[in-house]
Amino acid sequence: MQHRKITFVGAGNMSRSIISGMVKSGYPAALITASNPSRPKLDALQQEFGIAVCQNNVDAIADADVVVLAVKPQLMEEATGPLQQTSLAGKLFISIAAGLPVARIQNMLGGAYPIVRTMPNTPSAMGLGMTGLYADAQVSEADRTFAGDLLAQVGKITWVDEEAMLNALTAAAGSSPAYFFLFLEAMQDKAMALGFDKDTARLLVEQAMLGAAHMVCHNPELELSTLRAQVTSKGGTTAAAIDQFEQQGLRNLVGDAMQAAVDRAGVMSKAF
Ligand SMILES: NC(=O)C1=CN([C@@H]2O[C@H](COP(=O)(O)OP(=O)(O)OC[C@H]3O[C@@H](n4cnc5c(N)ncnc54)[C@H](O)[C@@H]3O)[C@@H](O)[C@H]2O)C=CC1
Ligand SMILES: O=C(O)[C@@H]1CCC=N1
Repeated sequence: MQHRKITFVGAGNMSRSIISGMVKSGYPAALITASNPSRPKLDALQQEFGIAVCQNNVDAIADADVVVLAVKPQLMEEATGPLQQTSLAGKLFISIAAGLPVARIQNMLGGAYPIVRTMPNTPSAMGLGMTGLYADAQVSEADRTFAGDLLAQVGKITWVDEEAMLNALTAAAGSSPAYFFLFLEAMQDKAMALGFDKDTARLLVEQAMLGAAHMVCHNPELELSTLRAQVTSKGGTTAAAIDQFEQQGLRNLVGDAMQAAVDRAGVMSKAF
């Protein structure tokens, strides 16, 4: 991919994930800067990846071609307002913040600068991320390509044509690692209640999940329901468990939970 001078405003979990993927893929560390108000995360990033760090956002972005906005949505206004002290013309902005529309971020930046809005997820740290991207017509093809290539360093990407679809994508991919973790927590708890020690219970559920995930990924021609059917012997143990899930409304519950995530993104887009 093309190499540009890039600054991450906010050096938290997601920035760390993306920076790690970039450096591992050969992006020159000398072109990467991270900015954060406090030192510890910066020191760790500097030591681990050899990138430049800075505690002042304005200084950190002054020379950057690309600025990744990676603070919590409720802190975005506070983080972006002062950036207007330096010239923002010619810079590409990439937002990873949940909920915040492009127009709102442009408003915070004080100008209609090109912004690619994205929604990554934490498995990016493992190179297994899933990121959605959206850009309006004012973002150049070269900038779109750069943003896509950047997030492709840490996993798979998909573009959405309508900005609202990024909130839907957040429910399906941005937030969803947490759904799987919750499901595994519940399974680990029950395995322990059935008599396994904590570590064994975790091993059982994590290896089953990993194997299941591989089966899904390596059999794209098979519907998910077919993979499920292959486990589910008629009148057997799996059928008994699946009956419980269906009777107790797992599908509706999952739908309601995802809708809650979409709705929350909508609220956040207006609140911050
Ligand atoms: N954690 C997740 O699974 C995902 C998070 N996101 C989005 O990524 C963004 C960052 O989330 P995380 O990395 O999880 O949060 P985080 O809390 O780990 O990182 C945010 C960082 O911003 C720093 N910060 C606070 N105020 C700042 C300022 N004025 N200037 C510069 N840095 C400042 C904080 O000290 C912190 O290190 C959020 O907008 C979130 O919506 C997007 C996809 C997934
Ligand atoms: O919970 C959140 O708001 C962020 C966005 C997706 C994952 N974490």
